[in-house]
Amino acid sequence: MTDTLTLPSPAKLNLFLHITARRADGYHELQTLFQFLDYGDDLHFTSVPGEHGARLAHSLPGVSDADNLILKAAELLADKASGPLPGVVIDIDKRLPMGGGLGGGSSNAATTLLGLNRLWRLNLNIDTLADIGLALGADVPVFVRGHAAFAEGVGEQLTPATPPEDWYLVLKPACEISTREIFCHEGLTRDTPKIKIRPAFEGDASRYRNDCEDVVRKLYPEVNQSLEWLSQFGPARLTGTGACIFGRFPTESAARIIWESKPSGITGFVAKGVNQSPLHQKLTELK
Ligand SMILES: C[C@@](CO)(OP(=O)(O)O)[C@H](O)COP(=O)(O)OP(=O)(O)OC[C@H]1O[C@@H](n2ccc(N)nc2=O)[C@H](O)[C@@H]1O
Ligand SMILES: Nc1ncnc2c1ncn2[C@@H]1O[C@H](COP(=O)(O)OP(=O)(O)O)[C@@H](O)[C@H]1O
Repeated sequence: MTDTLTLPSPAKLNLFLHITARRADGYHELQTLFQFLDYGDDLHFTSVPGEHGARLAHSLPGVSDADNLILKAAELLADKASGPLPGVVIDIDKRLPMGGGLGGGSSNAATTLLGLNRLWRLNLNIDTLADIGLALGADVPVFVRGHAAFAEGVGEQLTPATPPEDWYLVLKPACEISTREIFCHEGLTRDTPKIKIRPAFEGDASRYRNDCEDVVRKLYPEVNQSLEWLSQFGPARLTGTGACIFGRFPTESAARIIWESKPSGITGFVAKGVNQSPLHQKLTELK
């Protein structure tokens, strides 16, 4: 009999995103508030007797296996082990749009680190896994740690936060946005004054902004139109560098009513904001 472990790989939202400085190496200092959604991809880890190490069940469209963050995470983890590792094939149910600002690739990497750490019985602690994750991307550590967080630096300095667990309508305008293009743009706001963080951020994040939004709206009319449409019903924001946008609602039914009336040609979903990652909820249940 083959063993399969299925683990969630949730989306994140940047409830706000301030750019406070540009570093000498070109990277930007951020202040952002991450919250997870109870919606995302699923990763299936199936043991393969007679094989060693991890492989993918299938490739993702437009991503070479060598660039796939799932395999990159598996390779970095394998470097920490001594001796041959049991064979595992990793299959993915991809629901999150790629390059949408929902952190799907980073979340896949984190789910792989936690999933293989368990299957390979490596017993690496969360700090070590978060360090490995940071080498793969600035958004990976928050998914490894699994608690909503206020982030500083390039996103790796995390302070746990407890924003309200509201419902969100997330829309994906029909365009692809490169993170690099937005951070390189000369019109980007890069000098937002730092705000004081509190250990438990319970304030209303919609008082704050996403500094990437003005540039993205100018470059991508699809995002501009979607934000104008969603703003009729309450505060609407870009997540990360886009292209996804979100509106906040007190109940699922309030979000679904607006979802039903969305303009044609836009995809998206309704999901609940959660302060504990669904990945960590599942791992706790399995213990
Ligand atoms: C903006 C955020 C906010 O959560 O999310 P996404 O929109 O990607 O989800 C992240 O900080 C994205 O981090 P990450 O996804 O690791 O970015 P990368 O692919 O490494 O960065 C692509 C390029 O963006 C620029 N970049 C990225 C992050 C940063 N803090 N400053 C930068 O200047 C750099 O030019 C880099 O080469
Ligand atoms: N497993 C993966 N899932 C999604 N994207 C991946 C994956 N591995 C590598 N990538 C690359 O990472 C890029 C960013 O993807 P993603 O994390 O989903 O978006 P974002 O950083 O905008 O939130 C994709 O465009 C893709 O080229």
